Amino acid sequence: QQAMQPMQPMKIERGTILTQPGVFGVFTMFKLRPDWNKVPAMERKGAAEEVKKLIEKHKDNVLVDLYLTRGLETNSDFFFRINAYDLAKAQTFMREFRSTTIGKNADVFETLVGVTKPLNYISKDKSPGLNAGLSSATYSGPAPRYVIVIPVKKNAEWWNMSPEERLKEMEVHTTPTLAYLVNVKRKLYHSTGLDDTDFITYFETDDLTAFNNLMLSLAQVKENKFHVRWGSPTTLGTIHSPEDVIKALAD
Ligand code: HEM
Ligand SMILES: [Ca+2]
Repeated sequence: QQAMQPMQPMKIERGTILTQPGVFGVFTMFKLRPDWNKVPAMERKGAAEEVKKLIEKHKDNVLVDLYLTRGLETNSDFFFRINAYDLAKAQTFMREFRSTTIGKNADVFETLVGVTKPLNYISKDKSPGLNAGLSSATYSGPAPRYVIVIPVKKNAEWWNMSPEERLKEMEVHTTPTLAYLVNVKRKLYHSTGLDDTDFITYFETDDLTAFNNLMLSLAQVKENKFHVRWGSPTTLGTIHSPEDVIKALAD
């Protein structure tokens, strides 16, 4: 099956790029070096403006999201999600970020690369009932304050099952999860061959208890027996503007 690669439009629009197939996602988790605190306060204070300018410079090439993990994670303080029609443009942005004041004082802890695709299983043709359920439920909670990223890899036994068998298991996956669409926003990136994982799952929520229950419901389905990676790392952070993330880290 071939996913259409959308043409890069003149301008990147958040609402568009985040719903299209054929869009690359790069997740990069960073840990600040202890030396960051020794950078003169003036320079640290200027870091937010510097990153803001860099995002502005690349705004026709990449959609940049920045999240704060300091205080919630051990191995990272912040992470980027870059969405791009052209993976090389995401690389250029991340490369230039490494030469900013804060970028020079941070180490990469993890990088995950994936691409969005049309639905493989719960499509209108293959699973009309659940597909209708997917498109009818909408997020109705408060603006999500939390982000969660979970890489997932499945074993050879899964990939060797027939498409019909996999469809059946993905229907079992979808049935208990539909109820959570009201308080969890989800996005899926496919990574097989692009990274050492098969999927990058991305969620936004304001209800972490609901998310915990959602994960527990997925722990209980047969699909879970095929997981060889389900997290490691699970990354939990908070959602802010890029400027506010850098400002929080500059204090
Ligand atoms: C709001 C709750 C959720 C809903 C409604 C949901 C629904 C779905 C649907 C419909 C698919 C199939 C996509 C397709 O047809 O290609 C899917 C795939 C997937 N979901 Fe979920 N999901 C939810 C939460 C989760 C959570 C919490 C995880 C945990 C990490 C997860 C992991 C995955 C993975 C890895 C796939 C791809 C599986 C594969 O293609 O083999 N989902 N999900
Ligand atoms: Ca990687």
